[in-house]
Amino acid sequence: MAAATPHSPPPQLSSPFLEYITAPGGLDKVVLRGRRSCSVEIRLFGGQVTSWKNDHGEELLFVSSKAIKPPKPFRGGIPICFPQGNLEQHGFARNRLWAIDDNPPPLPVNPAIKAFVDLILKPSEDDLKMWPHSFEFRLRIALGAGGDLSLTSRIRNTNTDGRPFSYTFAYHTYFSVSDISEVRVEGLETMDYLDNMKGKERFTEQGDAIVFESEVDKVYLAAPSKVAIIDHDMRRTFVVTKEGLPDAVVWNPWDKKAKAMQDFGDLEYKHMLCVEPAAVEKPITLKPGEEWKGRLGLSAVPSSYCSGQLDPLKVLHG
Ligand SMILES: O=P(O)(O)OC[C@H]1O[C@@H](O)[C@H](O)[C@@H](O)[C@@H]1O
Repeated sequence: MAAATPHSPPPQLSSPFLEYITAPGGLDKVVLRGRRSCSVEIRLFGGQVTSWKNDHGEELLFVSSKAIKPPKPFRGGIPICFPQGNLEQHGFARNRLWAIDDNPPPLPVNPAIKAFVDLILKPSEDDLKMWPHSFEFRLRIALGAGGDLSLTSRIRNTNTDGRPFSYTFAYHTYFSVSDISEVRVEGLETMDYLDNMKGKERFTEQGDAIVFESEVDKVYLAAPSKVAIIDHDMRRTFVVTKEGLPDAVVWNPWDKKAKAMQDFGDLEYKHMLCVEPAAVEKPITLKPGEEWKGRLGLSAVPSSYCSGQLDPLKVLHG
């Protein structure tokens, strides 16, 4: 079956692990269901994960109470930032309608993963006027048996005029945290970063772990493949893994910027943190026919977490 277009009727997703929910105004969504109350919700608008719940049904991602409906990008969850460059902030993929990809090219899967969905985005005529490159962007979103979430992006250059293209990319992940002042990020200490608040000047991080006392907007360069977000009050640690994405953006707008953002509550900065696996410093270049792959893995584990121990299996099993 060919990939559904945005105007085709809802696809019949025949699996007890998947549900397709139709809603007006570009708000159709797919729900992935795992064991007990684990679930993931994905909006076709933006190809955006808007909810990820653990087996107690607790929400793990932040979504603003002031998030605006399409065609505006949606504040929270996991917006996909592509293709960035001299375009609208964070690129246009996050405010386009994606389609279900009924026939994705094979992707190695863990047989234990039953709940997944494949989405696809291709540029429209208008997109091509703005960014004159033909591409196929395939996104697989999977909910693992233990409640972990993974997003795999495959971007292919389908230009027929022989031209390469370059882009930057980010999984703009909004984590829900109890209180930003009590949160620590481990794995980025001693890393070099570009400070977006200081004209992208380069610095080296000092100290044992990253804590938050004011606005932060940094791009950590050549960041490790595993980063932990430790939420003391929730007794929860998020473990973020990344492949094919050298950098990691860390962002919290803090109070002043929060007030200036129309789609964000004045005090919501206290309950969110963005840690965004990304390719920012060096754009990715694809020749026609070439494909790039970038993967994000998320797990939420109880904070019997020991400092410096970034292996989630060790965290879970001692
Ligand atoms: O408001 P937007 O476009 O979603 O961006 C939010 C933030 O996203 C972060 O990734 C950027 O580093 C910040 O500079 C930016 O302010």
